[in-house]
Amino acid sequence: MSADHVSVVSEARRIVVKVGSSLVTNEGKGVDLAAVDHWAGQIAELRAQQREVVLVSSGAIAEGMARLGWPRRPNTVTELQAAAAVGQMGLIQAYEAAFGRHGIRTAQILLTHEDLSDRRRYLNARSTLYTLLSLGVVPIVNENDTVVTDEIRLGDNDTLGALVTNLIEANALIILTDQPGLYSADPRKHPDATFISVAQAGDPALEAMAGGSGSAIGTGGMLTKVLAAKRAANSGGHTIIASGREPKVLQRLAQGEPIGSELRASMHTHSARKRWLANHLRLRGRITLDDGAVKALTQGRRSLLPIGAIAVEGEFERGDVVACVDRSGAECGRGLINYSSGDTRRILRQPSHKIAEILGSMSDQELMHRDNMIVTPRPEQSPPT
Ligand SMILES: Nc1ncnc2c1ncn2[C@@H]1O[C@H](COP(=O)(O)OP(=O)(O)O)[C@@H](O)[C@H]1O
Ligand SMILES: N[C@@H](CCC(=O)OP(=O)(O)O)C(=O)O
Repeated sequence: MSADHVSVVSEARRIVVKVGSSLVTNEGKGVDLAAVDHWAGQIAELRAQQREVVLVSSGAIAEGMARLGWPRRPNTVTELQAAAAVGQMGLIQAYEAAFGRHGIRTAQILLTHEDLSDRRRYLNARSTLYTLLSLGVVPIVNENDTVVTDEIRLGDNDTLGALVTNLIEANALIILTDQPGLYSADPRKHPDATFISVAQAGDPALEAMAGGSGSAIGTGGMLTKVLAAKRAANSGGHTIIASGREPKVLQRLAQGEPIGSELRASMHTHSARKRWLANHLRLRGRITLDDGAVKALTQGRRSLLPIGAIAVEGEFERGDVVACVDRSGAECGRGLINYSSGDTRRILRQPSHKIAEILGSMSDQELMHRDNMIVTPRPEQSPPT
């Protein structure tokens, strides 16, 4: 590991992992059970580190083609949809069996572009995903290929991975593919292309490097991955494009090892949101913190956990801006609250692992995540006399 570069994944609490068709189906020869097993093992380890993982998996069409004995990708939409319907069964069976061996439940989530553009369905999908994550389930997401029409289909799962990253505000999107990462040009055609290890997501130069569609099995190529990184960055998510064949790639990334190409989200989203928080004139409520929590927030720049909260004033909903005050009533921070005032009252002074038991489900371990809050400048403390 180079001393000056630690993978952004080491800090990521919520991660979307996308595996492409060319990987999942072993160059189109049906689901690669050994590979699926390998990822399930790695994701189980990430879960054991209290990281939440959503898996976006391609492969339904390729697995369907293998099951139906079709050597080439069909051209008509109805044949593609039929192949996806057949293949999705195999895909989900493989994941359920593989995760089951690690004692982890999986859930199938099939989404369309329409689901994510309609506000109500979007919010529903988000709540379902949060609930599944709080239950320790690994959601396996794919596009609902059998119902989408040509005009509205996303077509590639890189875009879907980025939309899911935005939806659940994941900190990182890890796109696993059949190449070690992004090169200055398609390495299949340009063996002398240079490797890009770190770049800024959204840099237009990356789009020029990525060129068109990739392998015969996959659909997107690198361009959709580069565009996915740009989209993921809108909600502050960093993207890593890496080889799914790299041993223990997910754990090593989580340990900070820089593998693959890292396309970083700029801090703009972050500071824009923080600016917005600072400019908020009407706060919906306030939470009184004990001394330890005040210190953790103001000096340690930590998230606010329910255990450090001792009182609640006002009526608010999840997502409202709420003030954090010390015992004297002085504001020490403010941010987006993860629980309604009613739920917050029920989990005051409680350790986070009790949230699910008390409320019936847990969307977040924190009352307020440090990424969603600002610390209020406080007057300098005068030295003891
Ligand atoms: N600049 C580039 N760097 C790396 N790979 C590239 C680049 N441009 C195009 N590609 C192609 O993109 C392919 C990966 O895309 P794709 O086949 O769609 O994979 P997946 O199924 O994992 O989404 C690579 O095999 C490679 O041939
Ligand atoms: N929904 C499709 C995935 C589309 C696809 O091939 O995506 P990608 O792996 O990004 O090239 C399937 O399951 O076959």
